Amino acid sequence: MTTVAVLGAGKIGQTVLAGLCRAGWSPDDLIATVRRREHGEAIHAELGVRVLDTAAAAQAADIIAVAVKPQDAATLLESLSPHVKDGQLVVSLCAGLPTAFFEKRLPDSIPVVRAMTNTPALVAEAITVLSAGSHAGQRDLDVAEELFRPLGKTLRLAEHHQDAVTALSGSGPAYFYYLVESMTDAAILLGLPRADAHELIVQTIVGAAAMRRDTGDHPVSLRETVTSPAGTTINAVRELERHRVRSAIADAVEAARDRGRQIAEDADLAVENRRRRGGPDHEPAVDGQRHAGDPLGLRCRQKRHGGGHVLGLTDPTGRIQVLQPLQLRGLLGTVVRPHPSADGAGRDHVEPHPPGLRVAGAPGAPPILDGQVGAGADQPRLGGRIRDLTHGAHPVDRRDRHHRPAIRRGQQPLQTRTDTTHRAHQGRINDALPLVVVQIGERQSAGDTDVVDQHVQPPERVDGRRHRGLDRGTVPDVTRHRQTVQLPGGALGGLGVDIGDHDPRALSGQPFRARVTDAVGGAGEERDLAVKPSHGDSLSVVESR
Ligand SMILES: NC(=O)C1=CN([C@@H]2O[C@H](COP(=O)(O)OP(=O)(O)OC[C@H]3O[C@@H](n4cnc5c(N)ncnc54)[C@H](OP(=O)(O)O)[C@@H]3O)[C@@H](O)[C@H]2O)C=CC1
Ligand SMILES: O=C(O)[C@@H]1CCC=N1
Repeated sequence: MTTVAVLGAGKIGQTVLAGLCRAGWSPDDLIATVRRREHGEAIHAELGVRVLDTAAAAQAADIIAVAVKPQDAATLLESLSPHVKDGQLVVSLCAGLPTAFFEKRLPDSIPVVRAMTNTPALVAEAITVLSAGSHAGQRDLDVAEELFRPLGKTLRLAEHHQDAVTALSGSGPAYFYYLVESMTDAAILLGLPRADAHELIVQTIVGAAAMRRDTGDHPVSLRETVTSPAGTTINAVRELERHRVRSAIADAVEAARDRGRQIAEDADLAVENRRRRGGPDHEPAVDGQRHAGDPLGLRCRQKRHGGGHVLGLTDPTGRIQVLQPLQLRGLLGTVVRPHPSADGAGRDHVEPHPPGLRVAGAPGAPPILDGQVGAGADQPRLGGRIRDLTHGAHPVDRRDRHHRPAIRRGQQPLQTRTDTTHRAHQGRINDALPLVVVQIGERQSAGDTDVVDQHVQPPERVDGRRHRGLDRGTVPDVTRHRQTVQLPGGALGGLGVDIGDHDPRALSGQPFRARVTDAVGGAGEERDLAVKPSHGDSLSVVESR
């Protein structure tokens, strides 16, 4: 019999173990590892599986499933690697981390399969998507499939789909629970007893899912069957459209997908930071606030456009390293990007274009940083000297639009347009003017169909009161941007990177985009999702001298 060790038996690891036990696996063939002793005792008491340390678990197992948080994976692999031997299979359940991350840290030729499962594994209703790493073959996928099949369905997909899969089915159960919660609240509002409401909702969701699965009918057709002319359902649907629920779902799933990508970048960066520090193998806790007396505090702000521009010396993950005692309160950044035309011809194609970056001081003053980078490079680098950072506020916002000549893609002309957004922020510096090298990366993101003309939202004037208000408001993306940075001499500094949405409508809960949802094209597997690829920018200060 195959022996499986789940390294990091937390929520999903324990769910997998419990699901296997329920499916008839003997607890003798299952091993768990955890960090905390009492957690291990609880798992043993509940499931009867062995709880061992990493080395013993690795030695005893045929399949080693890694289910720690992505940020703990490098540390775990360090202690795991010496004990992995030929003939074993490593299965990663970690969101975001590519198989290459594991391969790099394991002995050569150890096969790695990336698996994204979900919590319904507990009741044999999971969907697990499997992707082979570069040393894994069909046989390894077969072995992994055997492990997950008792937990529900399995599917094999190329690894580049895994972040999307994670956003859809890995995180997916949470979306449906959110819907159940919301419908329960609605039922309470209508005066139904909670227990009855719960039964109605759960059975409706199960019934609807079974209809979709068993009839194979398109969701639009299934919905139309429920939607009587001048009836009740159409009134509800109209409200859902009015509140742009379809668009909110697209944004939510996209945000989850993006987070998966960031996790991989963050994991690599964390390892690199540890290596450079030569310090302990875990990140020290940071309170997220600027430490008293810390010479470094950095607040950059990012405006999220629909596939538009990111401003400020930060990237969407907040990965920032400034090796000078530098204090900024944001900068004026101008990022120039080509966008494919709205005619659909450039759907998945963006011509390489030399991006430019300009970090300006006060209006009319010489630029702080100015440069162009060469075309075609993956991670073009741009260097420039910060020449001037004037004190005080420079509230200037404007947007320019330039139509660029058509670019040929095969025989097909591609009209590209470049949006240039200017956003003024306060700049303040309390030490020598550093040379900052900025790295510009690109990432694909999705914007609403036909919203090219809205990519650049009318910018808001930078005004301290509003920003303080936004900081307190329910703006997403704020809390995850808390990091440590390395200061010269190996010291660690607290860095509070506060990324918020500058759009004043966020405060009043108004939707970000002005366009109504396209109700005609219902999303479904036979149709294209009502989004199109466009460019996002990724901007990070990576070095300074
Ligand atoms: N939750 C979900 O629905 C899904 C999660 N995933 C992925 O699974 C992974 C775990 O997520 P989740 O279960 O939610 O997180 P949890 O925090 O619940 O589980 C992680 C577990 O790893 C343990 N751990 C950390 N480091 C070590 C180590 N060095 N040795 C042994 N055990 C260790 C922790 O132990 P302790 O508690 O003792 O600190 C904890 O129990 C993530 O990578 C996530 O992306 C994938 C699909 C779905
Ligand atoms: O939220 C997460 O990161 C994990 C991955 C998929 C589901 N839960």
